[in-house]
Amino acid sequence: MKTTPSPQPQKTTLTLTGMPGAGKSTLGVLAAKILGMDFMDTDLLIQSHEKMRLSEIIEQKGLDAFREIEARHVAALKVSHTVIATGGSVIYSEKAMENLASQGPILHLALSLPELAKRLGNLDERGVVRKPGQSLEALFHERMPLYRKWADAEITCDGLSMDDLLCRIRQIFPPLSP
Ligand SMILES: Nc1ncnc2c1ncn2[C@@H]1O[C@H](COP(=O)(O)OP(=O)(O)OP(=O)(O)O)[C@@H](O)[C@H]1O
Ligand SMILES: O=C(O)C1=C[C@@H](O)[C@@H](O)[C@H](O)C1
Ligand SMILES: [Mg+2]
Repeated sequence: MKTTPSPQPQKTTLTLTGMPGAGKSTLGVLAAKILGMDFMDTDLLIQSHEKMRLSEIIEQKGLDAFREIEARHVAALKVSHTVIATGGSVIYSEKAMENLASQGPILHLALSLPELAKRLGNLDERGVVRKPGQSLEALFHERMPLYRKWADAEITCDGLSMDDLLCRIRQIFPPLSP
């Protein structure tokens, strides 16, 4: 029997989740800068590993294949001292989310449905993972409980500037600050 507890892996990442257009990539890189952390965008990681643009993966292989590829890459991701901007659809993969949660807190960037509709414009032009014909409203209601299930904290981003959001992040996650 062990006499000393095995060291727990340190939780040093901050993962941003949320609907497409919520601001994960834009805010993530700025948050990394003010927190003195590295930055990773899992959409870019997938593109780099697959040597294809996300839009090409979706067009050529389909949305289900994209979901599997995303789940595989994010489930295997191991980083430290990094702000991770995820793709909105990663929330469908339990394994990917477990992996992210094991490395640090998860912050859900929430946005109201009307604000999302304004930001996103035409969904067909944006490679969003959704069932054929599924409306933004239906997708929002499908995903919201999943984002909330995995989130350690949530910020509603409506009406908040990047500076406002960075202030909120510093308040919520002070131990991550350098
Ligand atoms: N707080 C904000 N106020 C106003 N516009 C914002 C804000 N945050 C992001 N945006 C704008 O919304 C758009 C989408 O942002 P971004 O690409 O960062 O979203 P995302 O969550 O990474 O989306 P995706 O899941 O598609 O990668 C960009 O044009 C960005 O400039
Ligand atoms: O929320 C989504 O369905 C997506 C968001 C993007 O970041 C990409 O990951 C992809 O276009 C799917
Ligand atoms: Mg993004």
